[in-house]
Amino acid sequence: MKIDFDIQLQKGSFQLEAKGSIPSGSVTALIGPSGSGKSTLLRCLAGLEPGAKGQITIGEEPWLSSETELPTHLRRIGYVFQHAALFEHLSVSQNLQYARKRAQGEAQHSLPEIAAAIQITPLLERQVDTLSGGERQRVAIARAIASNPKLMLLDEPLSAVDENSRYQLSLELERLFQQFQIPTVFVTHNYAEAARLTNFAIRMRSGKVIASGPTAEVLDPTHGEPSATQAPFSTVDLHGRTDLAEEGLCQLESAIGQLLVPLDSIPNQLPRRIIIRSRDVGLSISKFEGSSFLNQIPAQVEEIREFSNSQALVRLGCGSGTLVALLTLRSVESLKLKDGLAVYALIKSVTLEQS
Ligand SMILES: Nc1ncnc2c1ncn2[C@@H]1O[C@H](COP(=O)(O)OP(=O)(O)OP(=O)(O)O)[C@@H](O)[C@H]1O
Repeated sequence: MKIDFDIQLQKGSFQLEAKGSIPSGSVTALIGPSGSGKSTLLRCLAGLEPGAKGQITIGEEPWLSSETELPTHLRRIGYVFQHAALFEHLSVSQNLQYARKRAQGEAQHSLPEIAAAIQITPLLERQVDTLSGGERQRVAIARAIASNPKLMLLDEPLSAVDENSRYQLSLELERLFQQFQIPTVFVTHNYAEAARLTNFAIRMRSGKVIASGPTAEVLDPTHGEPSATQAPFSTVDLHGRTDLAEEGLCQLESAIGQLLVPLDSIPNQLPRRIIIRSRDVGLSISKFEGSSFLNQIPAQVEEIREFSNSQALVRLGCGSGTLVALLTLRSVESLKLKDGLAVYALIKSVTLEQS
């Protein structure tokens, strides 16, 4: 279900002029600096900004046009905020049942199925006001799915959750996106989270969409301006695994080739993607025999871009994927790196954590 929007809204001195298109089957990251209009765009999609003009079309259905303005309760949206708004005096199960009772359309998934997917089955009889922050967010997400949404809007759902639960919850969100296949727009400040969880990204600045496309491309650190706050990294798609339990290693089949990683760094259910920080990638002109580097991946230099006055980002084509290495300018010079050169990428570690 494709989503098209072209929205104008004046809010005090802030002007939103957001135009974009989200392909069918996408989980979309909405990224951009604080105050760029991410939450405002989400509110417009939900029909919560009465001053919004322009057009929003979801599949074949116009939600906003010069003739129509579909009210929020008819838009079939599952909205999850940073701080979960739940019915405090009801149990978890009653919260889900309430959402299901008011849901439109035919239910695609049963409540026990939803509860199991987001791991709240043991919490079902608990009162909401006894739950931790991470548990509340799980319930809020389950409740949103229980309402049979055509579109999920998640406004930084993980940001109020502590670091440990955040990682765990992000793995569950990834599973949910795969299992329920509900188109989702997901606001996050965390690029690594966006890279792992989404396949499409929209970058906003000053109320406008300034870039959109597959997440790995939008977040490619060798494109656009370097981020002052987020360390550069590459996103690598995974296809399969072989556990080498005796050695405590896991062999991953990935877009850049085979990778050996510590077994305990990979969850039981294979994630779709891993993050490789650019500072964890080194380069060598020839293969190292007798080296401690387990991962030496044949690669070709595609682009060299200055990153600071002492460092450069080097984009490498490896297999069907891309890696970006962060090197000193001195190394770039001493290795005589140039576009097209064949090299080996030496990978120190891979991560699933938030950069
Ligand atoms: N009711 C309002 N009146 C005037 N300005 C508003 C109002 N609501 C929001 N704004 C302004 O609109 C701009 C966009 O806000 P919005 O919350 O959409 O940004 P954001 O990208 O989601 O930011 P953050 O990442 O900090 O959550 C901000 O400059 C904000 O101050």
